[in-house]
Amino acid sequence: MSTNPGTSKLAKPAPFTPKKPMNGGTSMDRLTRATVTPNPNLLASTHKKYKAPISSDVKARLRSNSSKPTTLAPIPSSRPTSPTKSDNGRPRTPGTPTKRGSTPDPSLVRATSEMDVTNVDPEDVLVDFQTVEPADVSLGELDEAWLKTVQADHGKEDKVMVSVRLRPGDGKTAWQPSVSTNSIHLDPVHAKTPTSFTFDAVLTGSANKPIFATVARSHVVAAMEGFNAVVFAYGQTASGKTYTLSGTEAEPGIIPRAMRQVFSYIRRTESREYLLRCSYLEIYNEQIHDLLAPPGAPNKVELQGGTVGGDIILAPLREEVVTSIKGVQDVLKRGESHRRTACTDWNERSSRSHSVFRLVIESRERADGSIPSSGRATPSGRQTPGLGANHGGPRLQARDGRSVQTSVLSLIDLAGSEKATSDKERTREGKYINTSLLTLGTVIGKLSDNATKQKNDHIPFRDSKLTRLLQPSLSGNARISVICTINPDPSAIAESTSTLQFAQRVKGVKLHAQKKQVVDTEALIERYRKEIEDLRRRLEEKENLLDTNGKDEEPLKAKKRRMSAQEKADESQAMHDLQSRIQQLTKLILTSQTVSEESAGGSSDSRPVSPVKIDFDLSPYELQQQLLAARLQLSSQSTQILSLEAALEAAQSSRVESEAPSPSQPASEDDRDKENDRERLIQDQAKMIEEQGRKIRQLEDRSHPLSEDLPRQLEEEKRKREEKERWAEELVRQLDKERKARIQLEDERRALQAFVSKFDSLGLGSTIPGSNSSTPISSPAGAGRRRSSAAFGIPSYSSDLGAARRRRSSAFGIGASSLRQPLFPTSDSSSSSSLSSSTSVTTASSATSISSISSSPPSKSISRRESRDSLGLGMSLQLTGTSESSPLRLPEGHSNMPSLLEQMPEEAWVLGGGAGDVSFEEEEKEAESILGLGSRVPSVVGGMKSSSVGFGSGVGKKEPGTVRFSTSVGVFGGHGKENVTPFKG
Ligand SMILES: Nc1ncnc2c1ncn2[C@@H]1O[C@H](COP(=O)(O)OP(=O)(O)OP(=O)(O)O)[C@@H](O)[C@H]1O
Repeated sequence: MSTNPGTSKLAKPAPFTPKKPMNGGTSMDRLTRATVTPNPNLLASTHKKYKAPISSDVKARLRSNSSKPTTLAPIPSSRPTSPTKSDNGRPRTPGTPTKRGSTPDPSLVRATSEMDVTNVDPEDVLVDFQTVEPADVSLGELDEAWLKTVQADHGKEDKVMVSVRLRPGDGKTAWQPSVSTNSIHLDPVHAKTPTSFTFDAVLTGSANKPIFATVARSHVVAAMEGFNAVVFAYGQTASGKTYTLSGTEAEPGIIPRAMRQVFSYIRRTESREYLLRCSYLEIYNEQIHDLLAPPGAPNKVELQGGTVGGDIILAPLREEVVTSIKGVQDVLKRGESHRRTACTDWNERSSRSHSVFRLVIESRERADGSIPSSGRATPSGRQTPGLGANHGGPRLQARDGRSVQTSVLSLIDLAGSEKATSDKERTREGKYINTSLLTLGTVIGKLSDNATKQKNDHIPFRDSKLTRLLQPSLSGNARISVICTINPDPSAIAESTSTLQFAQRVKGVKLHAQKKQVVDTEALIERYRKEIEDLRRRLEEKENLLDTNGKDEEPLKAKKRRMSAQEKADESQAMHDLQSRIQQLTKLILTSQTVSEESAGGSSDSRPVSPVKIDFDLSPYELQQQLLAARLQLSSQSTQILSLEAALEAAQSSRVESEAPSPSQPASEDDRDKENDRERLIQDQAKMIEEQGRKIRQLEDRSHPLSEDLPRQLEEEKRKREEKERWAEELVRQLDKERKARIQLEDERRALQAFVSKFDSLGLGSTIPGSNSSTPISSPAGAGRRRSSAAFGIPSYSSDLGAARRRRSSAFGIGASSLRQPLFPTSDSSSSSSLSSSTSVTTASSATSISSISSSPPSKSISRRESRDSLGLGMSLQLTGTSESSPLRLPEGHSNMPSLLEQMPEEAWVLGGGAGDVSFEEEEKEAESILGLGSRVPSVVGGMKSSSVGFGSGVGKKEPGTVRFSTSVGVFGGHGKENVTPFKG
């Protein structure tokens, strides 16, 4: 196994020899940029081969450009350059060249600004086979046979190419690679169970050339042919990622080799010209830094976009045009010198950040036989859509029908996963590194899962800057190659196994890279026009063929006559198809013209901006720009539509004129039919419009009275509400009264009980039922007593039989009464002067029998809730005083009486008979009792409907001081509505 001098130092922590000086100050100070010092290791072999392809006068112009704005229309950067912003000095647009860093090395600034893409005209810095220096290429690497095979693979559905590179160890190695089977397995000495992995390639040794050939060569070619390509190195710290990507002077890594191959490819591709732009950035502690920013200048880069299907935008990110290997060397040298590296417990020059070297490749067909068109300014100042990262300078333009192909080659050196170190700052960095690598692992895992299980689960790209940056590529639109580096040391088995497991997951990710091309709209329009012309010609021919009336030569006439009906039908179908195609192409022309006009008007993209697709990651300024562009597009389209309509109208009228039958030639039946159809259509339309108008008018009419009626309705509602409130107040008052009455009733009951006890003690109890007897008394009906002072006893209190109105009323005797019709007594309908021998039925009453044998005080009728059905049994005697005859009449002064009556039980009956009564309060002037006599006489008793059948009734007008009595016994029942009788009886 070959060894490398570098490997020996891995045995124990090496002395501090950082990739860039980090001595002194705080850790952060130590991480600030060092002055650029040439790194002899970097591409030294190619230094001397540099020969600038730019002519001296162009150079002079470029130099003057660095102090004054370019002649090109400034291209809006992704964000407006604010002079007040802290990032002043950032080289972003040609308009801001003076705002460079505080005190940068002048030579360095000149060197960096000269090829900054914002300061050059793309047409001046194109590279083609003629400008590539032979010394910059190694043509042998690109043999035709190999190229053909890799080219055939491009654009196909693909998987990530995964290779493993086992770093040479210092004698001890835990892993056994098998290059022939592309597998690697853990030495059984260290493995409890057999552990083996297979990949696309398993590589060993220190030579970087075979590594490049296996891992990256085809991906570079893919990038040159318009596909995005990504190569990244993944592995634990000190496993050889940087060695693989950057390499050494003696063993250049993938980046320098890839760049050399880019020029080799250009050299062998005579048909195209290229614009190459480089950028170099690093992600350090979850912050993106521009490695090409001049010293002293702000270097923070914001990442935007990257949503589904969208490109990412890195801004402000410096992009430098490269025209030779020397240019690439300069860029790499500067970038490398700015990378954050430090000595750790495992690697004396450990990368503390993920670094990304990006090459944007734009190319188009060369104009016939021309050399790069130096000095030509872009006429419209239009930009070709880049890959999102291309914000900051002019782009290569599609011109003369030559479309522009754009792709990005990203070469990524990830920081290595590591354990906590003895240094606090390194540990902090390590945490960021590990977290972002973990996210990368999760993202890869989910992508692979989605691909194998055909799911569409959410991918957490946004969880780290690294995954966000890689989102477009990992989402599939790139050809990806991953090289996983392994430290063979037995002490690193766990980390190596984890790396190999990551490699296995990556293998599951599916890719479908697509080419990105921007076409020249003018060329496209021209092509469409030509096609339309051709179609029109063919259409005319077919029309002629079908026209039998034309002045044709005899053979043609004969041919037309011979055509069968089927042939004629086919021909008209073909004509119809041709017409459709012409219409379609006209539409396309319209769209293309809109696009090109818009672009000429300064839009930043040569494609129409879709107002529907809004990337909310864009800054408000960018969104505003898009909105503006969309508006422009809309207004332009409206103009187009208007002019098209005008043209159509003109065409139709001229056609109508030409089709109009001449007076000499009567219209054919067909024409007449068509005419009729048209008229019918117009009439239908007119009818429809009229109908709609009528409907609208109706709606308007309907809404009008509604709105007028509204105040009245509101008034009515208000009135009802007030009435309800009054009603509720009345209810409260009644309830209060009821409560008081109940208390009084209770007192009376107690008095009565006392009286009965006394009655019993006098030996009279045997003549009447016991006070606690549950048996109702069935005594002869009509036992009403006038001014009687005798009590018949207290029947059972059978509330379980349907307690209803606890009104002091009762009946006795046997009889029946019913009430079915709505009650409404007629005033003065009947009167009786006697209460004796009467049956009085009040509304269904429980057999609450409360007797009073005193003539005073007047009893009260208590209103309360009525149950729906009730049945009562009992007897009571009530003597409340003298009854006065009075004509029947309705109580007055009760405005709500009718509605109250409506709520009364519909039926009340009594089985039995007796004297009924209603007791009135002293102050109740108008209330009265209406009792039936021997017939179904509707009564209003204390606000309750009833009828009675019995032997008599007492009717009287309530006068102040008048009292009544009642006695009754029997079975009571009733049913009706739930009832409230807030009515004083
Ligand atoms: N294949 C190899 N052949 C010879 N030397 C190697 C090889 N791989 C790595 N090395 C050496 O091992 C050391 C560590 O390598 P390198 O810096 O590339 O590791 P790394 O994975 O980039 O580490 P970190 O993640 O810490 O940056 C270097 O000195 C390098 O020269």
